[in-house]
Amino acid sequence: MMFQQSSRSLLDASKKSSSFRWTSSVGRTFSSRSPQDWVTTEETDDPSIAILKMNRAPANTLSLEMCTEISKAIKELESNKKTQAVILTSSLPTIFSAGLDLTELHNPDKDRLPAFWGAFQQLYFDLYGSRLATIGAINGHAPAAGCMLALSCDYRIMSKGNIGLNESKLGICAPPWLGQQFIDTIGLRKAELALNMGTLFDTKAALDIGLIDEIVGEDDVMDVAKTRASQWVAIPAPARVACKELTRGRQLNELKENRKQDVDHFCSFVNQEAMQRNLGFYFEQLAKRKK
Ligand SMILES: CCCCC/C=C\CCC/C=C/CC(=O)SCCNC(=O)CCNC(=O)[C@H](O)C(C)(C)COP(=O)(O)OP(=O)(O)OC[C@H]1O[C@@H](n2cnc3c(N)ncnc32)[C@H](O)[C@@H]1OP(=O)(O)O
Repeated sequence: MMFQQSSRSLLDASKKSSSFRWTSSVGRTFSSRSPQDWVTTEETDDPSIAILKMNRAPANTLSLEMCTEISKAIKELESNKKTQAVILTSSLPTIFSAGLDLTELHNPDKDRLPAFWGAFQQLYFDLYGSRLATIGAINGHAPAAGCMLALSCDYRIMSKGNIGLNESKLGICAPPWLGQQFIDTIGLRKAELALNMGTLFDTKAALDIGLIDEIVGEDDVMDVAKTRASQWVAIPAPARVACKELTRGRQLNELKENRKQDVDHFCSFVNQEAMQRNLGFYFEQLAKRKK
């Protein structure tokens, strides 16, 4: 790992509190399969390129366990010296990732909440700072923390869906480090407008503002992703890693140094009554939308 971070205590806490099936505060029951199945890795015909697939139906939301599983998969891939690139994608038909699992935020378990945020921070460290070349094969919606997964990749191709940081629509603001990732990618003014309005961009608009690098046809996603991965792998690894350190090292270190404050800030923010009201309202809208 290039930007290895220590998070033992938080991740240990996450294991203790892991629950794989639960009913949310609005009465919906979540994922039936065990977290071990939520993330799978596959080889490709090129031994230097692997695929990491998110399989947590219905929306690949990032719960504590989901964050931990993705982090674990990245670390396992990195531990194989032959592996130089990973393609991050979703096995769901229309959703890349719907972002943070809102059941973690709404009426949260007070002990679990800090561990959850610690696991999300760790996922950012592991993906954004990976020694691997990371290709985001975004094959569906990627709002909020789903967009963070995409932004953490080195190269982003997208076939369909919407992408962006829509947190303001939930009555919240993206955490500073995620906001910074967005600003660093598309520039301050565009980010300012999009963050305030909670804009979700379709593929064309996302390409226009530089949020993604390429639009690809639905049937071509994996082929294009492999081609791009090969191009990244062709660059000598020390150069790739040094470039990543140059462009991402400062942001990663900043959060590393402020990790505890960031967890405390998040927890006190989420526990506010007004915040809980907004989340409850948003959640109800989400459920009603379908009906
Ligand atoms: C001042 C400084 C402040 C610092 C603050 C610090 C911290 C606060 C930071 C908080 C950060 C938040 C980041 C986030 O990621 S918040 C999550 C944001 N995500 C969303 O808003 C996405 C919501 N989902 C959707 O819009 C849609 O689901 C969709 C992705 C467009 C897909 O639509 P569709 O294909 O129609 O699928 P459904 O809507 O039917 O969804 C299927 C299923 O999944 C449930 N679901 C979807 N998203 C979430 C989610 N994020 N969490 C939990 N559950 C989700 C949805 O309700 C459906 O469930 P049912 O089948 O049971 O109805």
